[in-house]
Amino acid sequence: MPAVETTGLTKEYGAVRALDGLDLTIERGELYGLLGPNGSGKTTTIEILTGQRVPTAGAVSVLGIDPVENPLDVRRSVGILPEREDPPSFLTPREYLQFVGDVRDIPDIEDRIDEWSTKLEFRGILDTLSTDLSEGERQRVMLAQVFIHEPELVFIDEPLVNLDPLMQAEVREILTSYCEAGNTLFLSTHFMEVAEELCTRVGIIAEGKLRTERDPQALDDEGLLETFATELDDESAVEAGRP
Ligand SMILES: Nc1ncnc2c1ncn2[C@@H]1O[C@H](COP(=O)(O)OP(=O)(O)OP(=O)(O)O)[C@@H](O)[C@H]1O
Repeated sequence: MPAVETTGLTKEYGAVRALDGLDLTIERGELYGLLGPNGSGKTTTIEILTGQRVPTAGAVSVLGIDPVENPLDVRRSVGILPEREDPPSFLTPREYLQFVGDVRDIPDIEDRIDEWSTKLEFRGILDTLSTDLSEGERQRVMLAQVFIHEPELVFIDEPLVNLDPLMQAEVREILTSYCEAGNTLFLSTHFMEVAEELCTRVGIIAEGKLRTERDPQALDDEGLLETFATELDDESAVEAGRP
């Protein structure tokens, strides 16, 4: 059974067709990157896969669960880091992660807070109010909440945004070894080099349709940016792909 499977997935917001018959299959152990220009349907896809939005048409399966029928079961089984999400400003990282531990029923949450704050290097600010943290520190806390219950499937929108180069390297390593252990990662990103260097497979989405899929390691000299531009048949796509 694949980790994620969608067939003819369609989502309309009034007159806007955000997804237009998306067919996607992601096998377990893949580090899959969904790449596309602004408004192409990446966030809508993640929201449907994680039971936060109901599609207009089509079928969805996540770890064998239908997120439309059983959104809570899906949300309990996966880790999610949506775009632009911060820990609550009025809690410290420790309090926030304890809260996540409660919601996720994690018995050894204190040990895991220790483990993840060490891995992501934020032990020193565990007891600082989140409102006083930098963007990058907040991103590290949010990454910790994704993995702290050891889910077998994770969805992350822009995993490396706001992180300094050393922390980016650290997070790349965490994401890669997470998938090498047999887990599955679904990333959404605008950044070509993230997709190219990190992902085992990249899907290019435009206007709610999957245009092509590539193994970034098997690309010829053309590279992903050119593939992206060719698929979108639009020079502006080259600009859109630059960080
Ligand atoms: N709640 C909503 N109501 C109406 N239209 C929406 C809503 N959410 C998204 N859309 C529209 O659906 C389309 C796809 O949006 P979506 O956010 O899924 O794209 P995206 O690829 O994640 O974009 P970005 O890269 O800019 O984050 C866009 O045209 C957007 O304006």
